[in-house]
Amino acid sequence: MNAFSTTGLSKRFRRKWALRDCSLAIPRGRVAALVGPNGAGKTTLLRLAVGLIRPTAGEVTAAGAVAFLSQEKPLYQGFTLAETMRFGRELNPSWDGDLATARIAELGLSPKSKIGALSGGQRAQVALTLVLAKRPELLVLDEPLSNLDPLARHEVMRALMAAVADSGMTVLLSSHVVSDLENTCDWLVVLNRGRVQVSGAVDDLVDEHRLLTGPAAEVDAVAARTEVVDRADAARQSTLLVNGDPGPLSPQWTRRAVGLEDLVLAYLRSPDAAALPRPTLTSA
Ligand SMILES: Nc1ncnc2c1ncn2[C@@H]1O[C@H](COP(=O)(O)OP(=O)(O)OP(=O)(O)O)[C@@H](O)[C@H]1O
Repeated sequence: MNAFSTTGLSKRFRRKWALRDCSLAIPRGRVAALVGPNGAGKTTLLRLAVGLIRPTAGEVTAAGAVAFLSQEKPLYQGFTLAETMRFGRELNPSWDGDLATARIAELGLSPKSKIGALSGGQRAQVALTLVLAKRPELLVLDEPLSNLDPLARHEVMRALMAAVADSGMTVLLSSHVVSDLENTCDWLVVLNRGRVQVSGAVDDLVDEHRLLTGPAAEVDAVAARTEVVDRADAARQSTLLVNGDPGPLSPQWTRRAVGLEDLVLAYLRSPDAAALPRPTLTSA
């Protein structure tokens, strides 16, 4: 069952297409990372996902209640934490006050603290508490880790993972810090120039791709046997990041498994390459 899907989703701002023909599906319970260079269309896709803007063409479907945390993390600096939580409760019929209270206590914050007196990391945690207490089935976050130090980023990701484990909700979050997404996100969507380049389960993508390094003299023959996503040629040695199995290689070649960061960088460097879900994944 998919928590979120788009079909042919496109958005044009005046004469510029911010998103083109985007079709993807994220199964329920996944923590999906949305990555792509500046201007790729990530914020546009997230705003379409939560209904803040309307598509120029195509459709978005989200199963159940959706909560959104925007890049700006809107919080009133002059409010205390208690006032912030009361405000959340009044605006949200499905507000889970126990969850909010427990999270604020866990963070070691006093309900009397003013938002303006909190650190960036603490404010991010408070903003996250506000959206988690809405008990959404789909939580959409636009760069929740930006402007946070490594420890605070780790803490935010840990809080998100704990919330997913407790509730079974689906998360879609954009980030530029791919290393923070390793070991936490289990679904990857790469957007580039307004188009979906990759959408799939991280485990499958990691299994399907590999890094091959070997003599430059043999690289064309190897490259011809599989789908090359990215290629780096030095005088004597070449490295290929491939999607698929090239079969047996001569002993001078080495094969290495790819990490999430290798994979993302390879696709970002090659905007025309694509690894899109097979029909079985889309209907999973
Ligand atoms: N309201 C708008 N009016 C006009 N153009 C827009 C608007 N919003 C986005 N765009 C354009 O659409 C394209 C995609 O922008 P978007 O903000 O979705 O990218 P992004 O991937 O989130 O970028 P970043 O990583 O820098 O946040 C950009 O070229 C941007 O200038």
